[in-house]
Amino acid sequence: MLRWLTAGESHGPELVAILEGLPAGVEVTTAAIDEALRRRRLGYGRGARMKFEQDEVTIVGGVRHGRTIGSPVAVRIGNTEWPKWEKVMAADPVDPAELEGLARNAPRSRPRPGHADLAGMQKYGFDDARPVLDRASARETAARVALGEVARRFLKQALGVDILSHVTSIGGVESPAQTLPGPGELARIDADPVRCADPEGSAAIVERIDRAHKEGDTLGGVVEVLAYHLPPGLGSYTHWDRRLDSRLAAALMGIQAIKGVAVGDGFETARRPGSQAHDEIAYTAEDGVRRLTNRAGGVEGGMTNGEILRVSAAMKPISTVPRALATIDVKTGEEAKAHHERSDVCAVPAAGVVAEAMVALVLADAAVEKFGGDSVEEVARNLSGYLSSMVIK
Ligand SMILES: Cc1cc2nc3c(=O)[nH]c(=O)nc-3n(C[C@H](O)[C@H](O)[C@H](O)COP(=O)(O)O)c2cc1C
Ligand SMILES: C=C(O[C@@H]1CC(C(=O)O)=C[C@@H](OP(=O)(O)O)[C@H]1O)C(=O)O
Repeated sequence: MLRWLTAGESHGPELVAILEGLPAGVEVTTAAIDEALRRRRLGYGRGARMKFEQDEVTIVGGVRHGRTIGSPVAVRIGNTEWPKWEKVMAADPVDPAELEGLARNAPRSRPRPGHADLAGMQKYGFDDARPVLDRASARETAARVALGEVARRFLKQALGVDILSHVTSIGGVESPAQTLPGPGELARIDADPVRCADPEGSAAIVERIDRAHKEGDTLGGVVEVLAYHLPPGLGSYTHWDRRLDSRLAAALMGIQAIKGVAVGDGFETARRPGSQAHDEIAYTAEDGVRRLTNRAGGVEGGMTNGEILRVSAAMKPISTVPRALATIDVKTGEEAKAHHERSDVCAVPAAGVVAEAMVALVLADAAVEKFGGDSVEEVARNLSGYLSSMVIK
């Protein structure tokens, strides 16, 4: 079993992340995690903070000379903005005189509709949204992407799995992509300003983001994650919480602002008759057992079926809307406009990179569960034994 945890606030000194249960021998370096975090900062429509803040990665446990050693992998990601927030977010008490007149410390009393502000203040008994929004913020996804990169490397080295994501729509403008991108196309997708698989559609999406920006509005959209070269049999039908689709949905829903998850054709499948909803099975001596289509997205009965895994996640529009939405001031109960200083107009391309990380973590967990093993070599050996002893293949 793999376990992962993150801690840290958006304007705190750093984020910390721990991944426990990973076999030894996974090749991973600080530079590799840096590169994963660079990808998370990509995408047209992100706000000012992405430009001036850096991610400072330190691996503090579980890796020696570029390889995991079987102990928990621990990563710290420094927030370079910390000096500006040191007093506001200090762990230890601060002399009230030092906080007096500090604009950054002004209580956030006008909760933003759609963000965690109001329900978080009610739940934890705060009269200021600061402690809520600072942890609810998607800054935390940097920690998950760091761990996801370690999981992705394990999957590639032990099982030969490739994972990528692409944006399929933003603000209702669809990417025209008709065919799935191939496993080697990640760099090409990353080079697109909105991370679309078909660059033909990007200009219209960029235009849509520009219009939202001009109108003081924000946008959401949909991303699709694909995982190639998975063996059949990860996950299980035997219990609800062993089902791979259930685990993937929970992990993707756990990303800030994700409001829908589809496996394969998802909701579209519900509109079709059974004759056009499923993937007929065929056999050839060359390819062995195959599905003629992949509407199910590579999962049947809560298990991978050997086809490409295909899951999508729908992100709602950013809730810090510049054209501020109506709210109340919790100090007075009076009508007010919600807080807005800066925010992303659209973070869908970045959400795709986060979604890849979550899929990688879930698949790595399922692979460790299925194949066991304390080193990458042992997992690979167990996989190879499983594949060669399969009766139907
Ligand atoms: C990559 C990424 C970037 C985000 N950037 C912002 C942002 O700049 N402003 C904002 O209000 N929400 C942003 N969000 C969404 C909020 O974090 C999210 O809406 C909030 O935590 C409330 O959670 P919920 O939407 O899941 O209910 C972002 C989400 C992601 C995944
Ligand atoms: C910092 C990141 O994303 C942040 C996520 C976020 C939110 O409310 O989720 C709000 C913004 O932060 P701020 O309000 O400080 O400008 C984003 O910049 C990041 O992704 O690294």
